[in-house]
Amino acid sequence: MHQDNEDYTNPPEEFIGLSDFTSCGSDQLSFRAGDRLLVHTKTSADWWWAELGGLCGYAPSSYLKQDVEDSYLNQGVKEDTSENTSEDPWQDEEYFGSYGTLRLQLEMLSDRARTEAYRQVILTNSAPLKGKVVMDLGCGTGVISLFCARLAQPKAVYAVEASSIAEHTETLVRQNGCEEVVTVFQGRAEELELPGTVDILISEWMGNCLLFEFMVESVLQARDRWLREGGMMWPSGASLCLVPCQALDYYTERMVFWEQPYGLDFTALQSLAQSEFFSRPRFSHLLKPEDCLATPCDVITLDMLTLHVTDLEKLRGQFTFIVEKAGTFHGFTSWFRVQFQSLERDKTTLELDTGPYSEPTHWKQTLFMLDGPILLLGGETVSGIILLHRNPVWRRHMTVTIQWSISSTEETGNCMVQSKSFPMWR
Ligand SMILES: N=C(N)NC/C=C/[C@H]1O[C@@H](n2cnc3c(N)ncnc32)[C@H](O)[C@@H]1O
Repeated sequence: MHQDNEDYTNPPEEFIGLSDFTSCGSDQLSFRAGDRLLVHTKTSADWWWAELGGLCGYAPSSYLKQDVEDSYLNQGVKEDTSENTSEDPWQDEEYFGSYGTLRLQLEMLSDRARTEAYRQVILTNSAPLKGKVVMDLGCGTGVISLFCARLAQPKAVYAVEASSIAEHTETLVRQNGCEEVVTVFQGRAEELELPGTVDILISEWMGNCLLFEFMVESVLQARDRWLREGGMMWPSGASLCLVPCQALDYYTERMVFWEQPYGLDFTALQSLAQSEFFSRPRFSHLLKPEDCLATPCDVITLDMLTLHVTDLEKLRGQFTFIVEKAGTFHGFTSWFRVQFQSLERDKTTLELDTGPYSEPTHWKQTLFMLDGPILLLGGETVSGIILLHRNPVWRRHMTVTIQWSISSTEETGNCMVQSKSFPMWR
């Protein structure tokens, strides 16, 4: 295929495929991760007319990244960014600064479902915990370490915390009579020297959409360095869950509002509203069970014993939802579940579920709004993939891309594939 009215005013730009894309329509261009495509025309925000190996077609812009090397060459400028990165790609000053405040520690401690789940893990494993060495990574006020020392008899607990809250954690350990067992180590887990290996690495590392903040990388680094062979990771597993949903309240207050505020027509602001309110995920969204349009499914599952840091760069999941009732498809909502395998064989695995059918947690859920609502009659199939692409520069950030198509029994034609990318946050 070749587009005759090729726009030659601007030379084509070279982009690199971030991940595989399979054409879902005759006018789309398939490519693989790493392919170098020539983008001739950015026909829309989401779809660009591109060429690869003599073939032309539409490629989803969210799957493409500018070849930084190439763009520098174009400008004839070759900066050595190693010296010029003024900002820390981990933003640790701001990150650990925020956790040094009581506000965040209070929010996490006040989250009863979260804190009680970890307490139950210690309580039900108190017998096998006897004589063990535990590392509590990112201990904050040390609540989990204190649970270990008070509800079981471990040999030692290494409570590791990088933020300034650690100065107070020592006092809390003493005031609760646990100084014989619990030792506080202030600093980043990656930089600390511990007395030796540990039998259990426990951590409450989960961020919004499971991975945001990417503290999970610190947990994996600590596992590889300090967890003994055959040791236990708590959580031992994690699942990212997704469901197509209604979000009428949010849609009404952020989009419908502009139709007639005080009898005036402000619809000219609706495109701005869409980019401002719907182009990024909405954290702390509380999804009502009745707004789920299908049975939720696990789209990504992590085994914390075998997961590698390199796996975190790109995570991909598939989904197929059968729409169970008529409703308005406003977006997708995600949340996570984490599992705590028992230290004793064949004992039950405990789970913390942050979904809409469980007690709300401080994470609540994360809402990904479509550009516009879609009416569903019920019986349709919503299928597609979800991609979590870690930001190659800002290491605590990622972009979530959801690609979906809706097919119904009536419609026989090939279904249009939609794709939307949500930066979280850079
Ligand atoms: N789970 C939620 N909600 N947020 C994540 C929880 C983060 C807590 O773990 C600490 N933390 C995070 N990364 C490290 C690290 N590499 N070394 C030592 N301490 C760390 C932070 O200062 C917070 O107190």
